Amino acid sequence: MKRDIDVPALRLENLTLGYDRHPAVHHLSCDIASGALVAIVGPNGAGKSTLLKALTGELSPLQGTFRLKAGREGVAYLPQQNEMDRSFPVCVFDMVAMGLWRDIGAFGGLRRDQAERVHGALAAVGLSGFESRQIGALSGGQLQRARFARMMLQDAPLLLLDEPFNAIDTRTIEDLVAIVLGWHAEGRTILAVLHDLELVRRHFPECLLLAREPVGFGPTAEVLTSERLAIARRLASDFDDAARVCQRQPERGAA
Ligand SMILES: Nc1ncnc2c1ncn2[C@@H]1O[C@H](COP(=O)(O)OP(=O)(O)OP(=O)(O)O)[C@@H](O)[C@H]1O
Repeated sequence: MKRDIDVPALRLENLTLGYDRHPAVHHLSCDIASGALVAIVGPNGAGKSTLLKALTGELSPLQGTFRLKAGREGVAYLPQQNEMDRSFPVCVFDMVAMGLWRDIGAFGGLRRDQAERVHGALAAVGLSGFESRQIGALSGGQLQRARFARMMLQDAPLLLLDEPFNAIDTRTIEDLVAIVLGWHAEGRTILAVLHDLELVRRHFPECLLLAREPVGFGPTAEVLTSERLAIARRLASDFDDAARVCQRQPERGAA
């Protein structure tokens, strides 16, 4: 019998994603191993966020399929910060406690042990003492810490992070990178959309380079070459946004 560890956390099979039948990113095929730490990089508009949205179920594939080893329930997703409504009147404690919603349901109260887990997550991200602060009164870096604490409580095997270190200070980036590396050490599978290639080279062993189609996937040093980055820039700028779904069938692992 095949060992469970051999089953990829995520398998993309000729996946084409788009909006209103216009592909945004196409022909993605690759296996992401369980426990992998993968950066998704590429020019603006390359389809990086679109891929994460599809994996959360927000977007249905136009073509192809993907398989999640842990199912939809096993996915925790951190959208870009600008997609969050900060004016919603909720305090930091309650926002972070939402990470436990699968355990407590929509209207349940927190047990003492669950409240302790919330306090523990806040302490882990350096936000002890901020429990009753409204989220609208947090700095961008503090808000990102709170969002990481909420994700921590979700305790998911597959984590999808969309530009998690964008527009925050260096100290917060260092702390949040350490948390991501901790999740990786715990055996979770992590896909993070990132723009800072130096940070990717330093911390992310594997990389998926996208430019509306896969330009490279594998060890970061082999993917982030100047040649491949130039190809990615050219493909992204040549892409026709009005194109229909094409029928090209690339070879598996062509990335
Ligand atoms: N809701 C939407 N409706 C229509 N088109 C969309 C929508 N969201 C994204 N797109 C288009 O899909 C393409 C890929 O966008 P996506 O946001 O996935 O790129 P990205 O690689 O994440 O870019 P960035 O680095 O700028 O965030 C772009 O042409 C974008 O305009």
